[in-house]
Amino acid sequence: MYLTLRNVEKVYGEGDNAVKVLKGINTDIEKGQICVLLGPSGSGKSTLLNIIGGIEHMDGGEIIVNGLNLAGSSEKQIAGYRRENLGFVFQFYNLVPDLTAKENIEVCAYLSKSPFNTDELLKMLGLWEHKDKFPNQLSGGQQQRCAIGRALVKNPGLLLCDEPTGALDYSTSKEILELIEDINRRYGNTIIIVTHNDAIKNMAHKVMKMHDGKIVKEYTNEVLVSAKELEW
Ligand SMILES: Nc1ncnc2c1ncn2[C@@H]1O[C@H](COP(=O)(O)OP(=O)(O)OP(=O)(O)O)[C@@H](O)[C@H]1O
Repeated sequence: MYLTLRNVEKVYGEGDNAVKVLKGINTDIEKGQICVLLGPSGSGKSTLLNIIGGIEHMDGGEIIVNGLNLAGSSEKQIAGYRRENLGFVFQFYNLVPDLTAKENIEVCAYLSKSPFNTDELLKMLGLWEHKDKFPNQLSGGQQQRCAIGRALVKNPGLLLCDEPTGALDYSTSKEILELIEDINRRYGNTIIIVTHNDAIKNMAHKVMKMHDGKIVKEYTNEVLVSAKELEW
């Protein structure tokens, strides 16, 4: 199993103000799966993604990623895990404004022992003609492609996407989903997508629904709908 979560708990605040936002999360995700995490606002999706991504600490339980137990790891090991195994894509792209599209991707390539070729990646992302533009000269969809390129250039085993289409219109959202699907087919990365868009569940190998800090439903899809065919 690529990713195993056992009784993962998270509490924000202390004493009388303590609120448990993850109440014992258990699941297993296989290598190469696209997994979609759905659930109402405040149910704990981003918190769970950030804990899997080593951005936040858990307060109980275990997460084992590709053999590494995050709960038992030092800060240095977690930093190495983030650097080498993890790509993060956010709703609002988070590109560096003073760097071009190409440079935004290149800075992350330096972090990896075996990065993809940046020029080839720019072509695959459909950004070749835009490679020398700065983020404010790119459309939302182009910025998200660039952010995906930045996350992907390290060739990460695990790609975590928090509302990757949340700021995009319908057709651009579909393009980005097609890109994510293509990446998964080409490179076999395990991908977790947090979304409010229920339709995305149909392109995922595995679907998890959260409610009030718990996974209330999970299943695997026998038949997938391609991103191109999704409708909402
Ligand atoms: N840093 C924090 N300090 C205190 N409470 C927090 C913090 N971050 C999140 N929370 C709370 O934890 C709960 C879960 O938040 P989280 O962002 O994980 O939910 P979500 O399902 O991703 O929501 P959304 O779909 O709106 O992004 C919410 O009640 C939120 O207010």
